[in-house]
Amino acid sequence: MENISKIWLGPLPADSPYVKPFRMYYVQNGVEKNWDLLKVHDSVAIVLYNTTRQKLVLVRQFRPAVYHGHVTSTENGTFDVDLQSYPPAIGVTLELCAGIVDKAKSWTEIAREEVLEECGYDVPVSRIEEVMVYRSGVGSSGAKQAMYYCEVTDADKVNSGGGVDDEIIEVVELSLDEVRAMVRQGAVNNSPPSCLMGLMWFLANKAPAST
Ligand SMILES: Nc1nc(=O)c2ncn([C@@H]3O[C@H](COP(=O)(O)OP(=O)(O)O[C@H]4O[C@H](CO)[C@@H](O)[C@H](O)[C@H]4O)[C@@H](O)[C@H]3O)c2[nH]1
Ligand SMILES: [Mg+2]
Repeated sequence: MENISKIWLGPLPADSPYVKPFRMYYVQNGVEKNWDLLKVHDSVAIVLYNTTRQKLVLVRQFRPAVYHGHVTSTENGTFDVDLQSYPPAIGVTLELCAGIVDKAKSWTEIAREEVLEECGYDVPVSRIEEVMVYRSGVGSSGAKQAMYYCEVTDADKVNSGGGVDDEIIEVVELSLDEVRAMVRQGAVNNSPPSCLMGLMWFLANKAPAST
C-alpha cells in the first residue's frame, strides 16, 4: 500500500477535473467581502455492515491530501519531502467506502458501484438506504455528501474489491469493539469526520445490542 518512493509538490493546473479554485465576492450588511473556495465533486459514502461476520467494512488507502496535511502542519506550506522524516504511512486513512458523483447516474446507483468496486459486494440498489445528507469542507468546498447504509452477507461477496483503474484500496473489516475504540473520547484518527460520524450513527442505531 504505502510503497511510495518519491513525493513532491507542484502548482495546480487550471484544467484539473477534480479541484477548481475560485474567489467568491459578496456584499453582507453593506460590506463587500470575499472568500476563497474550491469546487470539488459531490460524493457518496456507505456504512457497510457484514451481518455474516458481524464486521463493519471500511477501506484503507493512501490519501495525498492527508499526507500533505501532516507534513505542512509542521513545514509551513512548502517542502522537499524527506520520506524518512515523513513516512508515507502517515497519509494512509481508514474510511467508509465512498466515491465521487461524476457520472449521470442516480446517487444510489453510484453508491452501489462503489460498494462493488471498492469492497467486492454485489447488492441491488433496493438494499441501500439513505442515512443523511450533509456538507463537507464548509470553509473550503461545501461539497455535498450523501451517506447510505447497506447490510451485506458473505453470499454477496463476488470479488476482493480494491478499486478500479489505478486505485489501490485495501478492504478492512472491523469488529464492533474496534469501531467503539475509534470513536472513544480522546481517540486520534486519520479518518475523515464523515467516517467517524457514520460509525457513531451505526453504533447508535444499528449495532446488535449484545456484541
Ligand atoms: N480527488 C481526486 N483528485 C485527483 O487529483 C485525482 N486524480 C485521480 N483521481 C481519481 O478519482 C477517483 C476518486 O475516487 P472515488 O470516486 O472513490 O472518490 P474518493 O476519493 O473515495 O472520495 C470521496 O470520498 C471521500 C471520503 O468520504 C470524500 O472525502 C471525498 O470528498 C469523496 O469525493 C479515483 O479513481 C482517483 O484515482 C483523483 N481524485
Ligand atoms: Mg473511494
